[in-house]
Amino acid sequence: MIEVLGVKKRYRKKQVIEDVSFTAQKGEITCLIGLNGTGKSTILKGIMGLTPFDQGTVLVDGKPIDLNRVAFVPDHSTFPIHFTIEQCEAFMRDFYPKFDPKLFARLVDEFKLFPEDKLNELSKGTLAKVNLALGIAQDPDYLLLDEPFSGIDVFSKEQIVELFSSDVMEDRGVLITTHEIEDIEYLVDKAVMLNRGRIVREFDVEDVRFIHGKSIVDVMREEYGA
Ligand SMILES: Nc1ncnc2c1ncn2[C@@H]1O[C@H](COP(=O)(O)OP(=O)(O)OP(=O)(O)O)[C@@H](O)[C@H]1O
Repeated sequence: MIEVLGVKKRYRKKQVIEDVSFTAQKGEITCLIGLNGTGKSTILKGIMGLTPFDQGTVLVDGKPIDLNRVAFVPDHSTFPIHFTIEQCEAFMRDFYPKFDPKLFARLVDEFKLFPEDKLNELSKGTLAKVNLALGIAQDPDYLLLDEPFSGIDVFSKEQIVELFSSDVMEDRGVLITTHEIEDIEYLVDKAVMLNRGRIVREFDVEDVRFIHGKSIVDVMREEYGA
C-alpha cells in the first residue's frame, strides 16, 4: 500500500497541497480526480521525490519509497527527443535492474511501435504509449500515471484500457490522474477527489455505484458544481 500522510507543498507564496492524506492499495486502481490546477501532478511528483513535499510522509508497504518498486509515467517524455525508442529502452535497462526486456517487447508489439523510431518523429499519442511501455516494463509493484490518455485517440485509449485489465497489470497498484474518467470509470476501485489542494471526497467506486447509483462523474458534478 502507498500511504500519503499529511503532505503539504508550497510553490513560492502559493500553498498548493494542504495536509493531504490517502492510501492506494496494491492490486487496485486509485484515481486522483480534480479540476485543472488542483494539485494532482504535484502529489504524484511529491510521492516520487521529484518535487519533494515540504511536510508529511510517504510510505510504500510501510517503508520509505524504493524507486525499484514504484514507477512514474509523466505526461511528457523525459528522454532527449533525438533518442530512438530502443535507445530509451537501453537506458532503462542500465538504470533499472528490474527492467523486463521481454515485457517491453510485448508492449512494443501490442502498441505497434517501431524501436528504431526517434521520439521527435512520434505523434503525441504514440509517445504516450512509449512512456507507458517504459514504465510498465520497469516491472514495478506500483505505477503512478499522470494523464496517460492525454492526446490519445479513441482506439489507442481502448487499447490502453484493455491493458489495464490484462495480466500485465495484475497485482500492481495503480495511482492515476486523468480528466478522461469515463474511459476508465469501470476499472477504478477508489476515487480520491481534490479541490484546491485538499481532499474533498474519498470513496470506493463500486460502493457508490451500487449503493447510491452514482458514477464518478455524478459525484464530480455534486462536488464541483459543474
Ligand atoms: N513548478 C511550479 N512552480 C510554481 N507553481 C507550480 C509549479 N508546478 C505547479 N504549480 C502550481 O501548482 C498548482 C497545482 O498544479 P498541478 O500541476 O499539480 O495541478 P493538476 O491538478 O495536476 O492540474 P492539471 O489537471 O491541469 O494537470 C497549480 O496552481 C500550478 O500552477
